[in-house]
Formats: sequence, structure tokens, C-alpha cells
Amino acid sequence: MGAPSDSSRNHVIPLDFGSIQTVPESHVWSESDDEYRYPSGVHSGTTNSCFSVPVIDLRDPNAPELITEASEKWGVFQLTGHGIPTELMEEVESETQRLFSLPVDRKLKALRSPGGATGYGQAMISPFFPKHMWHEGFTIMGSATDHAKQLWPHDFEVFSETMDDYQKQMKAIIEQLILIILKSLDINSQQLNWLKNDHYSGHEATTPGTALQLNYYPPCPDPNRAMGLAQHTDTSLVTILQAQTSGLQIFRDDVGWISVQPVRGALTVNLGDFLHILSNGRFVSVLHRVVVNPVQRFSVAYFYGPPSDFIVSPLLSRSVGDSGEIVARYRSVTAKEFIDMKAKNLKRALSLIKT
Ligand SMILES: O=C(O)CCC(=O)C(=O)O
Ligand SMILES: [Fe+2]
Repeated sequence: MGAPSDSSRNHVIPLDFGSIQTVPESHVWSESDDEYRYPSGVHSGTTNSCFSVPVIDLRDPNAPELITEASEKWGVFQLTGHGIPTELMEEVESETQRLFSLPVDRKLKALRSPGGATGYGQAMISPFFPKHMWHEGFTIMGSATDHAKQLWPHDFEVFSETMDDYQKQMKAIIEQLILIILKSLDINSQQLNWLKNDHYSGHEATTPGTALQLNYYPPCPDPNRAMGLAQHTDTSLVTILQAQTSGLQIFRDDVGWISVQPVRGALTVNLGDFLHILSNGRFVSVLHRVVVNPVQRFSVAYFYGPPSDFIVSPLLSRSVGDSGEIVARYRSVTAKEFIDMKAKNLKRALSLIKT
């Protein structure tokens, strides 16, 4: 993958999708872009429809085993029985739609600054790819109130309360999932003492890194030539995604691209790079992308990672080889160091910390 050019690095503003009838050259992903479209060594974009991502009911007594199995084999599963009220999920979706339906000049009031992390803009991974994506994004870290005031100065409460409530609920469910996953690794949750710490001081050392990412994929006149969100893994421990429309695809080395078909009321749980490192490679950090449709699509992703100065390294109780030796596949890095590596190197970041 070539180095991103400075001009694309600074390019934050999405295309005004509402005003165009055809896919402009800047957004056409052709065969010459295949090295960016497919994982190395795979030259087919076809999806395999014989496989589907596991669906797990959190109320199932076997849920912990099923989650562990899915984490090892897939790095992704769909979760039902999670207890998030349907009304809240619907409200988050409709507030997301309301945001992206705003006129361009209003969305630009909350534009992400070049090098910034939050607000309205193109996908953060855009600079690593030669073509632009068929996508608008909005990133929220912490409370949504400031951004809501930029967008709706006199009417910000519904958006901010909905997003804040959703983030609280996502955090609780992710912490529950992480505890289940750590148990399967025989990891004492004391090793991650910031987890389930109800007395956050607000200090970075004890506060998990979280973000809420709202995504909009406008209706596309020529979906086969455009890319919604290019392939990537998430820089998180766990990501929870909600979307009512198909488009998300995940990659399995032994199968290829597999579409994630929306299951009513389910949340999609993706494992990210940090859990892959902590588990010494046992859990898959799932490669995924979004293809576009003739119809519009919205998604909401909640990312959960360790505090920025937490030292991420393989937790080794299960990394003992047959002859008893311990082989750590990754060296230690702080969460912040890894996030910076990912921002500079994207898919090469994991290989940079391989032992
Ligand atoms: O839109 C989706 O389904 C996936 C979004 C995603 O992968 C992300 O925001 O990192
Ligand atoms: Fe993602």
C-alpha cells in the first residue's frame, strides 16, 4: 500500500452526494485498485453465500462457550437477547438519519478539523486508499452535546440525550462481553482493573477509550463501481454495530468475503486489534468492509478500547506451547502507541509489533 498523499490526508469533506447523478472518477474503484479492494493474495471480489456469521443469544446458558468459539473462528457474531430496548435502537437510527439529512452547510458547522478525531467528515481511513469512499461519517467521543449544539443550536437535546444514553448502554454490554471473553482465556479480570471500575476518576489511566461512529452510505447510482468503507480492522477491543440494511462484509481467510445479513433486533459484535493482541492472536481481529447499495444505509458503531496508557501485551496464561514454553507473538505497546501506529500505517500496524 502506497503512502497517502498530503492532499488526501487533509481531505476531510465528503462529496455532496445529494447533488450528483453519476459516480465521479474520484469515487470509482476499478480493477487497478484491486490491491486496495482485496486482502493480499485474494483476487476475487465475489462473496461466499454459503456461510453466515453466528447468531448468539446472550440469554442462552451456552452463550459464553459460543462467544469464545465465534471469537476464535470468526472475530464477529450477531448478538440477540442483549436487552437494549428496541425503541432506543430505533431512536439512534432515526437521529442518525436526521443528522445526515441536514443541508451540507449545517453539517460543515461540525466538520472534523484536519488531524482531529471527532465531528463530520470522510472515513478516517480514507488517506490510505487511492479512491474516495461512498460514505459520510460523524464521530462522537464522550458526550454528544457540543456537537449537537453545533448542528441544532436551539434543539440539540433529543440528539445528545439519545446518543449519550446509547453509549452508556453499549458500554455496559461490552464490559459484560469482555468479562466473558477474558474468562475463556483464563485471565483474571484484575489484570484489566479499569474494567468494571465504577469510580472512574475521569483520568485517562482509568477511563476506557470509547467512540461512537455514525455512518451514512448514500444511495449509489452504480454500486458495483463504488466502495462504502474500504477493508480495515477496528482499533478496539470490541466494537458493537447496529445496522438495518445489508452492506457489511467480513473476510475469513479460508472462505473469502461473507455478507453479514441483518437479523432483526440483533447487534453485530466485531472483535478488534487490541483483543487480538491480548489473546496472543487467538481471537480474530476481523477484516471487514462495506459495499454500497442502490438504497441508502446507516450504521452506528460503538468502539471500546483500553485507557490510553494501558500496556497492551499478550496475556499469556493460554499462550504456552506444547513443550511448555511461552511464546508471545506481540511485543508490549501502550494503547496510545498502537493507535498512533495504526493512524500512520493502518494494516501494517500489527506486523510492526510482531515479535
Ligand atoms: O457500516 C458498517 O456496517 C461498518 C462500519 C465500520 O466498520 C466502522 O465504522 O468501523
Ligand atoms: Fe470497522
